[in-house]
This record gives sequence, C-alpha cells and structure tokens, in this order.
Amino acid sequence: MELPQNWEVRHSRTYSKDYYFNTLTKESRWDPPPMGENERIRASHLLIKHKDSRRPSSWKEMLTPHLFSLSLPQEKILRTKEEALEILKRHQKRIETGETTLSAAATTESDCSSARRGGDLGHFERGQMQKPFEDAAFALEVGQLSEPVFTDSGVHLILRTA
Ligand SMILES: O=C(CCc1ccccc1)N[C@H](Cc1nc2ccccc2[nH]1)C(=O)O
Repeated sequence: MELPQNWEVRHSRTYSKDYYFNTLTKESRWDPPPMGENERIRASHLLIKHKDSRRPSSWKEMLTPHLFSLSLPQEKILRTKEEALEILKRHQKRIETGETTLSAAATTESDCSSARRGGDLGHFERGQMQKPFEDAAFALEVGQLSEPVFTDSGVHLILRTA
C-alpha cells in the first residue's frame, strides 16, 4: 500500500496486528493515514517588498527607475510595509475585477525573481516555502486568489494554479 511521506507499517506483537507509524511525528495509528491529495501544489505570486524585507532589493528597483526617469537605479527598497500593502491591495482589486491577471501584474510589478515567469513558482510541497506563504497557499482551492500574505520577504498575493 502507498503511504504518505514518513509513514511506515509496523507490527504490534501485543495485539498481533499491523499498525501505522510516522517516523517524523512519532504518531502511531491502527488505520492507514489518508494519501493527502494536497501534498504538492503549484502557485504563482506577486510580491511587493518593503524596507524591512529580508532582501530589500529587486530586479524592478534596479531597472525601472533607470528606464523611465533620470533617477539612478536605487539599491535599497525604501517603501514602508504599509505602503507595500496599499500597492498590493490595488493589484488585488484589479485582478479580482478582471481588469488584469495575476500573471500579467506579477510580470511587471512583482519584486520576486519569479516575475520573469509571470510569478510562477512551480510545484512545491509543505516544508519548502516560508510558513505563512505555505499555509496560505495550501488553504487555497485551485484557481483561487489569496488575501495579502505577509512573510519576511514582503507582502504577497498568491494564486493557486494546480
Ligand atoms: O526566493 C525567491 C525565488 C522564489 C522562486 C521560486 C521558484 C522559482 C522562481 C523563484 N525570491 C525572493 C522573494 C521571494 N520570497 C518568497 C517567499 C515565499 C514564496 C516566494 C518568494 N519569493 C527574492 O527574489 O528576493
């Protein structure tokens, strides 16, 4: 029988019957754990960084100011967390009204390097992304857009795509 990650079958001599044991959580149970269908999902996101972000710089701050104005490319992102949230909420509204798509908005507006892929992060399992991002993404139905999500990287809009 196929079991989720970290689970194995063991034999109880006391009751002379098999049981299931999770080598990671040390949980044991008589009936087999369900094969979660949500163990691996795919999502895209739009990230707006702020001055307290873990890496407060992005491809965007280096290129855009230089291209459309005479200002020098600034190294560090200076906007506040509150300003980042306001910017993200404007994108959220435009995506929710159908004026744009997350992919189109992420391509020009996201401060994550995934912007060049329309914000696509590919498939991932639990344990790979920052926890607030993971919890929000795994709570979404396929095709659903998240509310603003805060991680150490900044403020995200997440679209679950698979
Ligand atoms: O870590 C990356 C790369 C993410 C990525 C994954 C898979 C394909 C392409 C990009 N970019 C960071 C910003 C960032 N922080 C995040 C936190 C959670 C999910 C996506 C994130 N993106 C940054 O650019 O500072």
